Amino acid sequence: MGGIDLDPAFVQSEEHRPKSKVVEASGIPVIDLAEGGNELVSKIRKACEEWGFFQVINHGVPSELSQRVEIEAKKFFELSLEEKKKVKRDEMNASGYHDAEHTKNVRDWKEVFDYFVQDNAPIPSSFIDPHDFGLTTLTNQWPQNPPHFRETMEEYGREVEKLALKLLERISLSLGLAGDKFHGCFKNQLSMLRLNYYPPCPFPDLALGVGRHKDSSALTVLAQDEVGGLQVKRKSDGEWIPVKPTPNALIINVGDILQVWSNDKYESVEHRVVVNTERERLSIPFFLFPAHHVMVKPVEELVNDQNPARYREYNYGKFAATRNRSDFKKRDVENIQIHHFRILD
Ligand SMILES: O=C(O)CCC(=O)C(=O)O
Ligand SMILES: [Fe+2]
Repeated sequence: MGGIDLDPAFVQSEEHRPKSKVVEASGIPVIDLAEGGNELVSKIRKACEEWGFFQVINHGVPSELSQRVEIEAKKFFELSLEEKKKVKRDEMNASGYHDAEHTKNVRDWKEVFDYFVQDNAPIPSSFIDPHDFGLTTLTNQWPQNPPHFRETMEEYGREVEKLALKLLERISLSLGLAGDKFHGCFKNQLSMLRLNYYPPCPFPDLALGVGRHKDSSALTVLAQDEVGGLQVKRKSDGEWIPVKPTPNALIINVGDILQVWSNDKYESVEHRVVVNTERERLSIPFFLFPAHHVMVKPVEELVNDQNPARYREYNYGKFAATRNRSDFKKRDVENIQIHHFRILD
């Protein structure tokens, strides 16, 4: 990457380039999970409605573990490109290393390593034919180096999964649903962790670390280091608001699946990552995804004559497989999105 000129694949169209003047705003709530009870559920409801984003503290993921994850991740990205490409992701295996991620068909200024929390979970073998229900299993690709990389990432995955399910329970309660409403969707879950590595960028006003997007997850649990760069599109006025790095906090955001389940009561909010000329940055999202067979649709308890279902159901496995393919290349068509399943009034 880099050089004197920026490869046009990275250049954002004018309207999507970051402004040099950043809006200084507070307001993205920080929620203490130690609080528990109804009070906590109300705070989560308010945060989901107003922002679709919040930070949590006292979340139970040991900070000592997060530090080890950061160290191992940095060691991995410091390896030579040749070494990293030994675990290269491709159109068939969505796990591993990738250095040419595209968001909305513009290349992101970053490298990633993806792995699934549940190794060997079943996934559809066919990406295209809706009538082909053949299955295959996904297998994580692990590098030989650094030596403790795999065990550290697996341990972190287990811890964050626990937190994500606990949060989903609170979120279900906040929607007036049973706490265990969605539990059945996560046996053989396709949840995924991503290590995002953003090298310093000589053109931070033209390129983005990740272009504006919404997460296709039910919810996302994101760890970021102290550098900063994540921006959230504020629902009230569409301004891009930075999410201030907060020591030992994790960032939670509502994803597309929760938007559909809640029939738009909670919305998946657009976010993006700006880069800088000086400092590398690391972030680690955990995307909570259901099992491949789950049909995603508005839950019955939240639908009635006055408030009819706003989405047709879709099969999560097929959706994921289609999405994975289009992350690779610049394509003329838009990536598959939940709005393709929206029922128009
Ligand atoms: O790096 C970040 O802070 C966020 C990354 C992100 O939004 C994503 O990977 O979906
Ligand atoms: Fe994201």
